[in-house]
Amino acid sequence: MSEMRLVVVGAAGRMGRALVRAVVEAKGATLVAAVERSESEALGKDAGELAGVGPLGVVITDDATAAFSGADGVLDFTAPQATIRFAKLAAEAGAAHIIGTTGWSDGEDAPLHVAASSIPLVKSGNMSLGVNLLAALVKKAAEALDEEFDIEVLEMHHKHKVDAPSGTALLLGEAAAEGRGIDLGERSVRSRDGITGARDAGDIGFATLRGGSVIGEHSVIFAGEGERIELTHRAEDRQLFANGAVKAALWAHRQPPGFYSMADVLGLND
Ligand SMILES: NC(=O)C1=CN([C@@H]2O[C@H](COP(=O)(O)OP(=O)(O)OC[C@H]3O[C@@H](n4cnc5c(N)ncnc54)[C@H](OP(=O)(O)O)[C@@H]3O)[C@@H](O)[C@H]2O)C=CC1
Ligand SMILES: O=C(O)C1=N[C@H](C(=O)O)C[C@H](O)C1
Repeated sequence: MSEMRLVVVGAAGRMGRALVRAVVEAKGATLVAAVERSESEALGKDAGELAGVGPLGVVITDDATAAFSGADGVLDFTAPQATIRFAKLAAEAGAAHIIGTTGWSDGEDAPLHVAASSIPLVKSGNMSLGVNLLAALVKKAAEALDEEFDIEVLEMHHKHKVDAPSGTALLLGEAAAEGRGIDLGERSVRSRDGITGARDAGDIGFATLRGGSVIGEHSVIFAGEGERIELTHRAEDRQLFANGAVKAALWAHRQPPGFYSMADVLGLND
């Protein structure tokens, strides 16, 4: 089978550069285009040089339509409104769309479901094996423990991150809510300040820390009377998210159109 032809959008970003490196290192994939927005200082630069892997002959462009034409897949870790536009273009080009973008508001991702009726689309707040396995463990723990155990999700990321709670924190919160058989939207407490009153049993709380260069750390805490269980994941290198995204692309290349998660890619839903 010929190599999967991949495009990286947001190619000059932290994850964009990691994605370029991951494609270069992957067996079965090749980088055919790299996209940034029209105002970007990276336009015209070689994507490989920017990513620190030497020249690849792939010049960063702002013409996503031309970049997607003839491509098999698009790797997208950008921002919600950009991702919605890229999903439409990927569907028009018949390319699989792999989405790591976070910071979605409720219902904002509806256009992605439209795109997924004609292409394979994989979306996850975290593309690492470890976090997706952690989510399965959190679901199991929440199934086993009743409301006597308060569930809190704690996360820390680098100072440049613009959205909170992180996509991963929400993914873990969803896993806990599913395990407990409740609707996260109805029971989540996203922040606390001032005289909040005592904690309601059954709520799922979120706490956000930002600072320095932390790649991504998440803990789900089950706090009971006299005992506490803490399930934690620490990412030490953002390359692991990029490698996960390339793995998802190669998997999606073999799938029919549909909306998939990283748990589908990793076989954790089987
Ligand atoms: N699911 C996962 O496993 C992971 C998800 N993420 C998520 O990925 C996203 C990106 O993170 P990160 O790389 O740190 O952020 P960066 O800000 O470093 O990168 C985002 C890139 O996307 C570009 N971009 C934004 N809008 C457009 C557009 N319309 N067209 C082309 N390019 C565009 C930005 O350009 P500009 O700077 O000009 O705005 C920037 O280069 C975030 O949502 C983050 O939470 C991150 C790590 C892992
Ligand atoms: O912005 C980041 O850096 C990360 N974002 C993702 C998230 O919002 O959970 C995944 C990872 O933790 C890094």
